[in-house]
Amino acid sequence: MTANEHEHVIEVTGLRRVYGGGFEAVRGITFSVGRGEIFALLGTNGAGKTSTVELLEGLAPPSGGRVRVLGHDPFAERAAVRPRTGVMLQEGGFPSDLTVAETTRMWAGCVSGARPPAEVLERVGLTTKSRVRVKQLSGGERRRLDLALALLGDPEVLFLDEPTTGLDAEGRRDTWELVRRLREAGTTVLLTTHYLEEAEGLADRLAILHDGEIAAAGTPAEVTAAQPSRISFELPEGYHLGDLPPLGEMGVCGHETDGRLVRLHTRHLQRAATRLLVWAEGAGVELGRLDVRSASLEEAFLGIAREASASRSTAEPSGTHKTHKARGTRQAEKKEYAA
Ligand SMILES: Nc1ncnc2c1ncn2[C@@H]1O[C@H](COP(=O)(O)OP(=O)(O)OP(=O)(O)O)[C@@H](O)[C@H]1O
Repeated sequence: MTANEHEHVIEVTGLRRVYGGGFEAVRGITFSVGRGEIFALLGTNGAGKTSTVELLEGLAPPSGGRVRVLGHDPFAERAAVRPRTGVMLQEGGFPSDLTVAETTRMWAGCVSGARPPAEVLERVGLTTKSRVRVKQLSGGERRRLDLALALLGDPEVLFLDEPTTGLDAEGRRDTWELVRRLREAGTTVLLTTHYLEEAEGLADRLAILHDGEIAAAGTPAEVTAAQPSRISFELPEGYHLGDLPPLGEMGVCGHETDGRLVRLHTRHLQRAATRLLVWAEGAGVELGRLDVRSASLEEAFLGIAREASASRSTAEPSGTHKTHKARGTRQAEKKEYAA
């Protein structure tokens, strides 16, 4: 490993964000992103992803804790950080009467050392749309234009807030391919996403936010490995759950039944599957619809969100739950900081 690979391009320590009315959207989170890594922030709606990314982008100062991007405070030292970062916001908001080429040229005029506009349009697959007005683009094409503008400054660090929302399957795959190529070229990418398969396939590491806190973090494999695997099958005619080997001895930590269908949850997949199959062989029965699988990131995500909600509701007295404030408030705030 080179020294660069150890370098933390993004460092977040005990980060907090409290909005005007006193609502704490980010509650002391800590993580770091190494150079050339793709890091995904996942979370349910309102978990605090955008609130966090905006602090990394320097759009607002943290209410507590510390953020460093490329070794600088992105809010207080904006001039040092901004030229080296690319930002793709959730809503680009460019003048809709300009064409794609005009928009890209206009934006390039604001970026020092900008790549040629035609080159970035080519990279995101928008060359054929150069003369089309922004207002005539599809939702997915607008997201690609957002991405093109974020790439104009050839950034060392790229922030992508839900980069593939609104893209069809092909557009999403193209964007993933582009993000992978950027990583190969050494770009550090922090993205938020609602698509778990996007995080699973793309991210080197990820963090799952829930109610402003990190509920789980690690590589996609580490996060899923912490969740139980699943074995499901149909009980043969004439057999009952009690006829199986004792579930505890099989390493089963939970089970559900739906008619004859049985679903076992286990953290010892090999042991549980072996005991079950040896039992079936010995009993001379066939297990219909047998399905043995490790947890997917989606199952891990749902499990983590459920656990976090349960522990939060027992820890908090009623009445302390957040009130959701309209996104419009924050969009206005975003514009104010961006200005
Ligand atoms: N300006 C604001 N004032 C008060 N509360 C706000 C403001 N902006 C956001 N919030 C609240 O902070 C919480 C986190 O919002 P945030 O947009 O960061 O979540 P998110 O994880 O990005 O959600 P989504 O997946 O829906 O985009 C939400 O409860 C939201 O209502």
